[in-house]
Amino acid sequence: MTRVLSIASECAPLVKTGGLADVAGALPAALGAQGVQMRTLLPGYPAVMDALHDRAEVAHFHDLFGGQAWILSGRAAGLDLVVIDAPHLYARAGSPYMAPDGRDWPDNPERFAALSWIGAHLGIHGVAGWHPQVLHGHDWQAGFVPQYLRQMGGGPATVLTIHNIAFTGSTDPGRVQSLRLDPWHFHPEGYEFYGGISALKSGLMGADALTTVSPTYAAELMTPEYGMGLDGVIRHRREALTGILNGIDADAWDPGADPAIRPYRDQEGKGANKAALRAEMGLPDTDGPLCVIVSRMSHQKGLDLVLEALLALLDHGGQLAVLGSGDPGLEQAFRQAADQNPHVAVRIGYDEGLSHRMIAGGDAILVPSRFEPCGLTQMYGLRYGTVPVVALTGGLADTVINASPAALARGAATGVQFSPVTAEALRGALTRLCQLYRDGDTWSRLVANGMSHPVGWDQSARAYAALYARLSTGR
Ligand SMILES: Nc1ncnc2c1ncn2[C@@H]1O[C@H](COP(=O)(O)OP(=O)(O)O[C@H]2O[C@H](CO)[C@@H](O)[C@H](O)[C@H]2O)[C@@H](O)[C@H]1O
Repeated sequence: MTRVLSIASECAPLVKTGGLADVAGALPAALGAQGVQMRTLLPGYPAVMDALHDRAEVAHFHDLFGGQAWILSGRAAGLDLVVIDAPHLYARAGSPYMAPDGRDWPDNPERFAALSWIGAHLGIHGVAGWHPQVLHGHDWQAGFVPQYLRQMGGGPATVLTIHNIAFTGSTDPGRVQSLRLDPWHFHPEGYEFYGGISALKSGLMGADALTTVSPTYAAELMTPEYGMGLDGVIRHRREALTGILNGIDADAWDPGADPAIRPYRDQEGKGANKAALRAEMGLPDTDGPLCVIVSRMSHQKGLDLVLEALLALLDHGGQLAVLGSGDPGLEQAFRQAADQNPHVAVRIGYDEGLSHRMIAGGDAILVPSRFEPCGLTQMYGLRYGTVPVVALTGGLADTVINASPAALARGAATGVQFSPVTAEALRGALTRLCQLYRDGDTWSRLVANGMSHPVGWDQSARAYAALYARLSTGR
Protein backbone atom coordinates (compact mmCIF):
# COMPACT_ATOMS: atom_id res chain seq x y z
CA MET A 1 0.00 0.00 0.00
CA THR A 2 1.45 3.34 -1.02
CA ARG A 3 0.13 6.17 1.14
CA VAL A 4 -0.62 9.36 -0.76
CA LEU A 5 -1.98 12.70 0.43
CA SER A 6 -3.81 14.44 -2.40
CA ILE A 7 -3.88 18.24 -1.96
CA ALA A 8 -6.70 19.95 -3.79
CA SER A 9 -8.64 23.22 -3.69
CA GLU A 10 -11.87 21.53 -4.83
CA CYS A 11 -13.20 17.99 -4.82
CA ALA A 12 -16.45 16.58 -6.24
CA PRO A 13 -19.11 16.10 -5.08
CA LEU A 14 -18.41 18.42 -2.14
CA VAL A 15 -17.16 21.52 -3.89
CA LYS A 16 -16.71 21.95 -7.63
CA THR A 17 -16.07 24.70 -10.13
CA GLY A 18 -14.65 22.51 -12.90
CA GLY A 19 -12.92 19.34 -13.98
CA LEU A 20 -10.20 19.50 -11.30
CA ALA A 21 -12.88 18.66 -8.73
CA ASP A 22 -14.05 15.66 -10.74
CA VAL A 23 -10.53 14.29 -10.91
CA ALA A 24 -9.68 14.94 -7.25
CA GLY A 25 -12.96 13.27 -6.29
CA ALA A 26 -12.50 10.21 -8.49
CA LEU A 27 -8.81 9.47 -7.87
CA PRO A 28 -9.07 7.98 -4.35
CA ALA A 29 -11.48 5.20 -5.34
CA ALA A 30 -9.72 4.55 -8.66
CA LEU A 31 -6.38 4.31 -6.90
CA GLY A 32 -7.72 2.23 -4.04
CA ALA A 33 -8.19 -0.55 -6.57
CA GLN A 34 -4.46 -0.24 -7.38
CA GLY A 35 -3.25 -0.62 -3.80
CA VAL A 36 -2.90 3.10 -3.11
CA GLN A 37 -4.30 4.54 0.09
CA MET A 38 -5.21 8.13 -0.70
CA ARG A 39 -6.45 10.81 1.62
CA THR A 40 -7.45 14.24 0.37
CA LEU A 41 -6.51 17.52 2.04
CA LEU A 42 -9.16 20.20 1.47
CA PRO A 43 -9.82 23.73 2.74
CA GLY A 44 -12.70 23.81 5.21
CA TYR A 45 -15.20 25.68 3.04
CA PRO A 46 -18.72 25.74 4.51
CA ALA A 47 -19.89 22.89 2.21
CA VAL A 48 -16.97 20.73 3.33
CA MET A 49 -17.43 21.50 7.03
CA ASP A 50 -21.16 20.74 6.80
CA ALA A 51 -20.57 17.35 5.17
CA LEU A 52 -17.67 16.19 7.35
CA HIS A 53 -18.45 13.36 9.75
CA ASP A 54 -16.42 11.05 12.00
CA ARG A 55 -14.31 14.08 12.79
CA ALA A 56 -11.16 13.99 14.88
CA GLU A 57 -8.83 16.88 15.56
CA VAL A 58 -5.30 15.99 14.56
CA ALA A 59 -3.50 19.32 14.96
CA HIS A 60 -4.05 22.92 15.97
CA PHE A 61 -2.28 26.10 14.85
CA HIS A 62 -2.51 29.42 16.68
CA ASP A 63 -1.55 31.32 13.56
CA LEU A 64 -2.14 29.89 10.12
CA PHE A 65 -1.66 32.88 7.85
CA GLY A 66 -3.51 35.23 10.17
CA GLY A 67 -5.81 33.17 12.38
CA GLN A 68 -6.37 29.94 14.24
CA ALA A 69 -6.72 26.64 12.41
CA TRP A 70 -7.75 23.16 13.41
CA ILE A 71 -6.77 20.20 11.25
CA LEU A 72 -9.53 17.61 11.23
CA SER A 73 -9.57 14.11 9.83
CA GLY A 74 -12.95 12.72 8.83
CA ARG A 75 -15.08 11.40 6.04
CA ALA A 76 -17.55 12.91 3.61
CA ALA A 77 -19.17 11.61 0.42
CA GLY A 78 -17.22 8.37 0.72
CA LEU A 79 -13.86 10.18 0.81
CA ASP A 80 -11.15 10.05 3.48
CA LEU A 81 -10.49 13.71 4.16
CA VAL A 82 -8.15 15.92 6.07
CA VAL A 83 -9.74 19.33 6.39
CA ILE A 84 -8.30 22.71 7.35
CA ASP A 85 -10.85 24.36 9.59
CA ALA A 86 -9.59 27.94 9.38
CA PRO A 87 -12.63 30.23 9.45
CA HIS A 88 -10.61 33.37 8.71
CA LEU A 89 -9.56 31.82 5.37
CA TYR A 90 -12.38 29.56 4.24
CA ALA A 91 -15.67 30.24 6.08
CA ARG A 92 -17.06 32.42 3.29
CA ALA A 93 -20.04 32.38 0.96
CA GLY A 94 -19.38 32.15 -2.76
CA SER A 95 -17.21 29.81 -4.78
CA PRO A 96 -13.83 28.56 -3.55
CA TYR A 97 -12.11 31.42 -5.34
CA MET A 98 -14.63 34.22 -5.68
CA ALA A 99 -16.93 36.34 -3.58
CA PRO A 100 -20.64 36.26 -4.44
CA ASP A 101 -20.09 39.42 -6.53
CA GLY A 102 -17.81 37.41 -8.86
CA ARG A 103 -14.53 38.99 -7.79
CA ASP A 104 -11.53 36.92 -6.69
CA TRP A 105 -10.90 37.00 -2.95
CA PRO A 106 -7.99 39.44 -2.52
CA ASP A 107 -6.23 37.04 -0.15
CA ASN A 108 -6.38 34.02 -2.49
CA PRO A 109 -2.57 33.80 -2.55
CA GLU A 110 -2.53 33.39 1.26
CA ARG A 111 -5.61 31.13 1.35
CA PHE A 112 -4.00 28.56 -0.91
CA ALA A 113 -0.49 29.08 0.39
CA ALA A 114 -2.04 27.93 3.68
CA LEU A 115 -3.35 24.80 1.95
CA SER A 116 0.15 24.07 0.61
CA TRP A 117 1.78 24.88 3.93
CA ILE A 118 -0.46 22.44 5.80
CA GLY A 119 0.15 19.84 3.06
CA ALA A 120 3.89 20.14 3.59
CA HIS A 121 3.48 20.07 7.38
CA LEU A 122 1.39 16.89 7.24
CA GLY A 123 3.89 15.39 4.81
CA ILE A 124 6.52 15.69 7.53
CA HIS A 125 4.47 15.08 10.67
CA GLY A 126 1.74 12.80 9.32
CA VAL A 127 -1.96 12.70 10.21
CA ALA A 128 -2.40 10.97 13.59
CA GLY A 129 0.17 8.29 12.84
CA TRP A 130 -0.61 8.04 9.12
CA HIS A 131 2.47 9.11 7.19
CA PRO A 132 2.09 9.83 3.48
CA GLN A 133 4.91 8.65 1.22
CA VAL A 134 3.85 10.97 -1.59
CA LEU A 135 2.22 14.42 -1.59
CA HIS A 136 0.19 14.86 -4.77
CA GLY A 137 -0.85 18.47 -5.39
CA HIS A 138 -3.21 19.82 -8.01
CA ASP A 139 -2.67 23.09 -9.89
CA TRP A 140 -1.27 26.35 -8.53
CA GLN A 141 -3.22 26.09 -5.29
CA ALA A 142 -0.81 23.32 -4.22
CA GLY A 143 2.20 24.84 -5.96
CA PHE A 144 4.16 25.85 -2.88
CA VAL A 145 4.20 22.37 -1.34
CA PRO A 146 7.76 21.52 -2.50
CA GLN A 147 9.01 24.99 -1.49
CA TYR A 148 7.57 24.75 2.03
CA LEU A 149 8.88 21.21 2.40
CA ARG A 150 12.31 22.50 1.53
CA GLN A 151 11.95 25.32 4.09
CA MET A 152 10.77 22.81 6.72
CA GLY A 153 13.78 20.55 6.10
CA GLY A 154 12.52 18.01 3.57
CA GLY A 155 9.85 15.31 3.55
CA PRO A 156 8.09 12.88 1.26
CA ALA A 157 8.19 12.84 -2.53
CA THR A 158 6.03 15.37 -4.38
CA VAL A 159 3.92 15.24 -7.52
CA LEU A 160 2.25 18.26 -9.09
CA THR A 161 -0.51 17.82 -11.66
CA ILE A 162 -1.27 20.56 -14.16
CA HIS A 163 -4.99 20.67 -14.91
CA ASN A 164 -4.93 24.15 -16.36
CA ILE A 165 -1.77 26.17 -16.89
CA ALA A 166 -3.79 29.30 -17.58
CA PHE A 167 -3.96 29.86 -13.81
CA THR A 168 -0.46 30.46 -12.48
CA GLY A 169 -1.21 31.69 -8.96
CA SER A 170 0.86 34.79 -9.59
CA THR A 171 1.12 37.72 -7.23
CA ASP A 172 3.36 40.67 -6.53
CA PRO A 173 6.82 40.31 -4.97
CA GLY A 174 5.74 42.33 -1.92
CA ARG A 175 3.96 39.20 -0.65
CA VAL A 176 7.09 37.13 0.03
CA GLN A 177 6.65 37.59 3.75
CA SER A 178 2.88 37.17 4.00
CA LEU A 179 3.24 33.93 2.01
CA ARG A 180 5.95 32.71 4.41
CA LEU A 181 8.37 32.21 1.54
CA ASP A 182 12.10 32.12 2.11
CA PRO A 183 13.34 35.30 0.36
CA TRP A 184 16.52 33.47 -0.65
CA HIS A 185 14.47 31.45 -3.12
CA PHE A 186 13.14 34.51 -4.94
CA HIS A 187 15.07 33.68 -8.10
CA PRO A 188 14.38 31.95 -11.42
CA GLU A 189 15.22 28.49 -10.04
CA GLY A 190 12.70 29.07 -7.25
CA TYR A 191 9.33 30.81 -7.15
CA GLU A 192 10.22 34.02 -8.99
CA PHE A 193 8.31 34.47 -12.27
CA TYR A 194 8.77 37.56 -14.43
CA GLY A 195 9.64 39.66 -11.40
CA GLY A 196 6.66 38.43 -9.35
CA ILE A 197 5.79 35.31 -7.39
CA SER A 198 4.11 32.31 -8.98
CA ALA A 199 2.87 29.35 -6.99
CA LEU A 200 2.61 27.23 -10.12
CA LYS A 201 6.13 28.06 -11.29
CA SER A 202 7.41 27.22 -7.81
CA GLY A 203 5.75 23.82 -7.95
CA LEU A 204 6.89 23.15 -11.50
CA MET A 205 10.48 23.81 -10.48
CA GLY A 206 10.35 22.00 -7.17
CA ALA A 207 8.15 18.90 -7.48
CA ASP A 208 9.87 15.55 -7.92
CA ALA A 209 7.41 14.57 -10.64
CA LEU A 210 5.05 16.58 -12.83
CA THR A 211 2.02 15.21 -14.56
CA THR A 212 -0.63 16.66 -16.76
CA VAL A 213 -3.90 15.14 -17.81
CA SER A 214 -3.18 13.88 -21.33
CA PRO A 215 -0.11 12.87 -23.35
CA THR A 216 -0.84 15.35 -26.14
CA TYR A 217 -1.19 18.27 -23.70
CA ALA A 218 2.12 17.23 -22.07
CA ALA A 219 3.80 17.71 -25.45
CA GLU A 220 1.87 20.91 -26.21
CA LEU A 221 2.88 22.49 -22.88
CA MET A 222 6.47 22.64 -24.07
CA THR A 223 5.52 24.99 -26.91
CA PRO A 224 5.12 28.78 -26.64
CA GLU A 225 1.63 28.47 -28.13
CA TYR A 226 0.29 26.47 -25.17
CA GLY A 227 2.83 27.02 -22.38
CA MET A 228 1.50 30.47 -21.38
CA GLY A 229 4.96 31.71 -20.58
CA LEU A 230 5.86 28.55 -18.64
CA ASP A 231 6.90 26.48 -21.67
CA GLY A 232 10.58 27.16 -20.93
CA VAL A 233 10.14 25.96 -17.35
CA ILE A 234 8.38 22.84 -18.58
CA ARG A 235 11.02 22.12 -21.20
CA HIS A 236 13.58 22.46 -18.42
CA ARG A 237 11.65 19.79 -16.44
CA ARG A 238 10.68 17.61 -19.41
CA GLU A 239 12.29 14.50 -17.88
CA ALA A 240 9.98 14.83 -14.87
CA LEU A 241 6.75 15.30 -16.86
CA THR A 242 4.29 12.61 -17.94
CA GLY A 243 0.82 12.88 -19.44
CA ILE A 244 -1.72 10.61 -17.74
CA LEU A 245 -5.16 10.75 -19.28
CA ASN A 246 -8.11 11.49 -16.99
CA GLY A 247 -10.88 8.97 -16.69
CA ILE A 248 -14.49 9.77 -15.83
CA ASP A 249 -16.41 8.69 -12.77
CA ALA A 250 -18.06 5.64 -14.29
CA ASP A 251 -20.65 5.40 -11.48
CA ALA A 252 -21.78 9.02 -11.63
CA TRP A 253 -21.81 8.89 -15.44
CA ASP A 254 -23.47 5.58 -16.26
CA PRO A 255 -26.31 5.84 -18.82
CA GLY A 256 -27.65 2.48 -17.65
CA ALA A 257 -28.16 3.63 -14.05
CA ASP A 258 -28.20 7.43 -14.07
CA PRO A 259 -31.00 8.66 -11.78
CA ALA A 260 -31.14 12.03 -13.59
CA ILE A 261 -32.27 10.49 -16.90
CA ARG A 262 -34.35 7.70 -18.42
CA PRO A 263 -31.63 5.02 -18.21
CA TYR A 264 -30.56 3.23 -21.40
CA ARG A 265 -27.88 0.90 -22.69
CA ASP A 266 -27.99 1.46 -26.46
CA GLN A 267 -28.84 4.02 -29.11
CA GLU A 268 -32.55 3.11 -29.08
CA GLY A 269 -32.79 4.18 -25.46
CA LYS A 270 -31.59 7.68 -26.22
CA GLY A 271 -34.82 8.56 -28.03
CA ALA A 272 -36.90 9.15 -24.91
CA ASN A 273 -34.15 11.32 -23.42
CA LYS A 274 -33.91 13.38 -26.60
CA ALA A 275 -37.66 13.97 -26.63
CA ALA A 276 -37.57 14.94 -22.95
CA LEU A 277 -34.66 17.31 -23.49
CA ARG A 278 -36.39 18.98 -26.44
CA ALA A 279 -39.50 19.44 -24.35
CA GLU A 280 -37.49 20.82 -21.43
CA MET A 281 -35.55 23.26 -23.62
CA GLY A 282 -38.53 24.24 -25.78
CA LEU A 283 -36.99 22.95 -29.01
CA PRO A 284 -39.22 21.77 -31.88
CA ASP A 285 -38.71 18.48 -33.75
CA THR A 286 -36.28 18.44 -36.69
CA ASP A 287 -34.59 15.73 -38.66
CA GLY A 288 -31.04 16.98 -38.03
CA PRO A 289 -28.82 16.24 -35.01
CA LEU A 290 -29.46 17.87 -31.64
CA CYS A 291 -26.06 19.18 -30.50
CA VAL A 292 -25.38 20.01 -26.86
CA ILE A 293 -22.72 21.98 -25.03
CA VAL A 294 -21.99 21.77 -21.28
CA SER A 295 -19.17 24.09 -20.47
CA ARG A 296 -17.62 26.94 -18.59
CA MET A 297 -17.95 29.94 -20.88
CA SER A 298 -14.38 31.11 -21.26
CA HIS A 299 -12.00 31.90 -24.10
CA GLN A 300 -10.40 28.46 -23.60
CA LYS A 301 -13.57 26.64 -24.56
CA GLY A 302 -13.91 28.29 -28.01
CA LEU A 303 -17.67 28.81 -27.71
CA ASP A 304 -17.46 32.05 -29.70
CA LEU A 305 -16.54 29.84 -32.66
CA VAL A 306 -19.83 27.97 -32.25
CA LEU A 307 -21.74 31.24 -32.59
CA GLU A 308 -19.77 32.03 -35.74
CA ALA A 309 -20.30 28.58 -37.23
CA LEU A 310 -23.91 28.15 -36.07
CA LEU A 311 -25.53 28.45 -39.49
CA ALA A 312 -23.62 25.42 -40.79
CA LEU A 313 -25.55 23.40 -38.20
CA LEU A 314 -28.93 25.10 -38.49
CA ASP A 315 -28.92 25.10 -42.32
CA HIS A 316 -28.65 21.30 -42.21
CA GLY A 317 -31.61 20.93 -39.88
CA GLY A 318 -29.49 20.70 -36.74
CA GLN A 319 -30.21 22.20 -33.33
CA LEU A 320 -28.19 23.49 -30.41
CA ALA A 321 -28.79 23.35 -26.65
CA VAL A 322 -26.26 25.05 -24.39
CA LEU A 323 -25.68 24.90 -20.62
CA GLY A 324 -22.95 27.07 -19.21
CA SER A 325 -21.88 30.20 -17.43
CA GLY A 326 -18.89 32.46 -17.21
CA ASP A 327 -17.89 35.30 -19.53
CA PRO A 328 -20.82 37.79 -19.48
CA GLY A 329 -20.27 38.71 -23.14
CA LEU A 330 -20.58 35.08 -24.22
CA GLU A 331 -23.59 34.51 -21.98
CA GLN A 332 -25.29 37.46 -23.63
CA ALA A 333 -24.33 36.35 -27.15
CA PHE A 334 -25.82 32.89 -26.58
CA ARG A 335 -28.99 34.37 -25.10
CA GLN A 336 -29.32 36.52 -28.18
CA ALA A 337 -28.75 33.54 -30.51
CA ALA A 338 -31.52 31.67 -28.68
CA ASP A 339 -33.87 34.68 -28.95
CA GLN A 340 -33.27 34.89 -32.67
CA ASN A 341 -33.56 31.21 -33.51
CA PRO A 342 -36.15 28.64 -32.43
CA HIS A 343 -33.58 25.88 -32.92
CA VAL A 344 -31.18 27.26 -30.32
CA ALA A 345 -31.84 26.99 -26.58
CA VAL A 346 -29.62 28.26 -23.78
CA ARG A 347 -29.54 27.86 -20.01
CA ILE A 348 -27.13 30.12 -18.22
CA GLY A 349 -26.01 28.67 -14.90
CA TYR A 350 -24.51 25.61 -13.30
CA ASP A 351 -26.85 22.63 -13.10
CA GLU A 352 -25.54 19.13 -12.47
CA GLY A 353 -28.87 17.38 -13.19
CA LEU A 354 -29.44 19.26 -16.43
CA SER A 355 -25.88 18.46 -17.52
CA HIS A 356 -26.78 14.75 -17.32
CA ARG A 357 -30.07 15.24 -19.15
CA MET A 358 -28.32 17.19 -21.90
CA ILE A 359 -25.61 14.64 -22.45
CA ALA A 360 -28.18 11.81 -22.46
CA GLY A 361 -30.58 13.64 -24.77
CA GLY A 362 -28.14 15.10 -27.29
CA ASP A 363 -27.09 13.38 -30.51
CA ALA A 364 -23.73 15.11 -30.45
CA ILE A 365 -21.68 17.16 -27.99
CA LEU A 366 -19.53 20.07 -29.14
CA VAL A 367 -16.15 20.75 -27.52
CA PRO A 368 -14.36 23.30 -29.74
CA SER A 369 -11.66 24.24 -27.19
CA ARG A 370 -8.66 26.36 -28.15
CA PHE A 371 -6.71 24.30 -25.66
CA GLU A 372 -7.93 21.40 -23.54
CA PRO A 373 -5.64 19.62 -21.08
CA CYS A 374 -7.95 16.60 -21.10
CA GLY A 375 -11.64 17.48 -21.16
CA LEU A 376 -14.28 15.35 -19.52
CA THR A 377 -17.50 16.16 -21.35
CA GLN A 378 -16.37 14.51 -24.60
CA MET A 379 -15.84 11.33 -22.57
CA TYR A 380 -19.29 11.64 -20.98
CA GLY A 381 -20.50 11.98 -24.57
CA LEU A 382 -18.76 8.77 -25.64
CA ARG A 383 -20.24 6.80 -22.78
CA TYR A 384 -23.73 8.19 -23.39
CA GLY A 385 -23.67 7.57 -27.15
CA THR A 386 -23.52 11.32 -27.82
CA VAL A 387 -21.03 11.77 -30.64
CA PRO A 388 -18.25 14.23 -29.74
CA VAL A 389 -17.30 16.99 -32.18
CA VAL A 390 -13.96 18.22 -30.87
CA ALA A 391 -11.00 20.42 -31.68
CA LEU A 392 -7.86 18.44 -32.43
CA THR A 393 -5.97 19.52 -29.32
CA GLY A 394 -4.80 18.17 -25.96
CA GLY A 395 -6.88 15.41 -24.43
CA LEU A 396 -9.55 15.87 -27.10
CA ALA A 397 -7.02 14.50 -29.60
CA ASP A 398 -6.25 11.56 -27.28
CA THR A 399 -9.80 10.46 -26.48
CA VAL A 400 -11.75 10.78 -29.74
CA ILE A 401 -11.09 8.85 -32.96
CA ASN A 402 -12.00 10.99 -35.97
CA ALA A 403 -14.53 9.60 -38.43
CA SER A 404 -12.08 9.54 -41.32
CA PRO A 405 -12.92 7.13 -44.14
CA ALA A 406 -10.15 4.81 -42.89
CA ALA A 407 -11.33 4.85 -39.25
CA LEU A 408 -14.94 4.34 -40.35
CA ALA A 409 -13.91 1.38 -42.51
CA ARG A 410 -11.96 -0.11 -39.57
CA GLY A 411 -14.95 0.33 -37.29
CA ALA A 412 -12.88 2.48 -34.94
CA ALA A 413 -14.32 5.99 -35.40
CA THR A 414 -16.02 7.58 -32.39
CA GLY A 415 -16.44 11.26 -33.29
CA VAL A 416 -15.51 14.22 -35.47
CA GLN A 417 -12.30 16.22 -35.00
CA PHE A 418 -11.40 19.51 -36.62
CA SER A 419 -8.24 21.52 -37.01
CA PRO A 420 -7.16 24.31 -36.93
CA VAL A 421 -9.41 25.65 -34.18
CA THR A 422 -11.23 28.19 -36.34
CA ALA A 423 -14.86 28.92 -37.13
CA GLU A 424 -14.23 27.81 -40.69
CA ALA A 425 -12.92 24.39 -39.66
CA LEU A 426 -15.78 24.04 -37.18
CA ARG A 427 -18.26 24.82 -39.97
CA GLY A 428 -16.72 21.94 -41.93
CA ALA A 429 -17.00 19.64 -38.93
CA LEU A 430 -20.66 20.53 -38.33
CA THR A 431 -21.49 19.97 -41.98
CA ARG A 432 -19.75 16.60 -41.81
CA LEU A 433 -21.60 15.74 -38.61
CA CYS A 434 -24.93 16.39 -40.31
CA GLN A 435 -23.92 14.17 -43.25
CA LEU A 436 -22.92 11.35 -40.93
CA TYR A 437 -26.17 11.74 -39.02
CA ARG A 438 -28.21 11.32 -42.19
CA ASP A 439 -26.43 8.04 -42.99
CA GLY A 440 -28.26 5.95 -40.37
CA ASP A 441 -25.99 2.89 -40.42
CA THR A 442 -22.78 4.86 -40.16
CA TRP A 443 -24.25 6.97 -37.36
CA SER A 444 -25.30 3.89 -35.42
CA ARG A 445 -21.79 2.49 -35.71
CA LEU A 446 -20.27 5.76 -34.49
CA VAL A 447 -22.59 5.76 -31.49
CA ALA A 448 -21.93 2.11 -30.68
CA ASN A 449 -18.15 2.53 -31.05
CA GLY A 450 -18.24 5.46 -28.65
CA MET A 451 -20.35 3.65 -26.08
CA SER A 452 -17.88 0.76 -25.97
CA HIS A 453 -14.76 2.96 -25.90
CA PRO A 454 -13.03 2.69 -22.49
CA VAL A 455 -13.26 6.01 -20.60
CA GLY A 456 -12.87 4.80 -17.02
CA TRP A 457 -9.91 5.18 -14.70
CA ASP A 458 -8.35 1.69 -14.85
CA GLN A 459 -5.41 2.35 -17.12
CA SER A 460 -4.66 5.81 -15.75
CA ALA A 461 -4.94 4.69 -12.14
CA ARG A 462 -2.30 2.07 -12.90
CA ALA A 463 -0.07 4.81 -14.32
CA TYR A 464 -0.45 6.98 -11.19
CA ALA A 465 0.12 3.97 -8.92
CA ALA A 466 3.32 3.11 -10.80
CA LEU A 467 4.50 6.72 -10.51
CA TYR A 468 3.83 6.82 -6.75
CA ALA A 469 5.59 3.47 -6.27
CA ARG A 470 8.64 4.66 -8.19
CA LEU A 471 8.80 7.91 -6.18
CA SER A 472 8.30 6.30 -2.79
CA THR A 473 10.89 3.55 -3.32
CA GLY A 474 13.38 5.98 -4.80
CA ARG A 475 13.91 7.58 -1.36
N1 LIG B 1 -22.87 24.84 -16.40
C1 LIG B 1 -22.53 23.63 -15.98
N2 LIG B 1 -23.42 22.87 -15.31
C2 LIG B 1 -23.07 21.64 -14.87
N3 LIG B 1 -21.86 21.09 -15.03
C3 LIG B 1 -20.94 21.81 -15.68
C4 LIG B 1 -21.21 23.11 -16.20
N4 LIG B 1 -20.10 23.58 -16.78
C5 LIG B 1 -19.16 22.62 -16.67
N5 LIG B 1 -19.66 21.56 -16.00
C6 LIG B 1 -18.95 20.32 -15.63
O1 LIG B 1 -17.65 20.70 -15.15
C7 LIG B 1 -16.69 19.76 -15.63
C8 LIG B 1 -15.74 20.47 -16.58
O2 LIG B 1 -14.65 19.67 -16.81
P1 LIG B 1 -13.70 19.82 -18.07
O3 LIG B 1 -12.66 18.79 -17.96
O4 LIG B 1 -14.53 19.75 -19.30
O5 LIG B 1 -13.13 21.30 -18.02
P2 LIG B 1 -12.34 22.28 -17.00
O6 LIG B 1 -11.78 23.29 -17.92
O7 LIG B 1 -13.25 22.75 -15.93
O8 LIG B 1 -11.19 21.40 -16.33
C9 LIG B 1 -9.75 21.44 -16.34
O9 LIG B 1 -9.35 20.29 -15.58
C10 LIG B 1 -9.88 19.08 -16.11
C11 LIG B 1 -9.47 17.97 -15.14
O10 LIG B 1 -8.13 17.61 -15.28
C12 LIG B 1 -9.39 18.83 -17.52
O11 LIG B 1 -10.08 17.69 -18.04
C13 LIG B 1 -9.69 20.03 -18.40
O12 LIG B 1 -9.13 19.85 -19.69
C14 LIG B 1 -9.14 21.29 -17.73
O13 LIG B 1 -9.39 22.45 -18.52
C15 LIG B 1 -17.46 18.64 -16.28
O14 LIG B 1 -17.76 17.67 -15.31
C16 LIG B 1 -18.73 19.36 -16.75
O15 LIG B 1 -19.82 18.49 -16.90
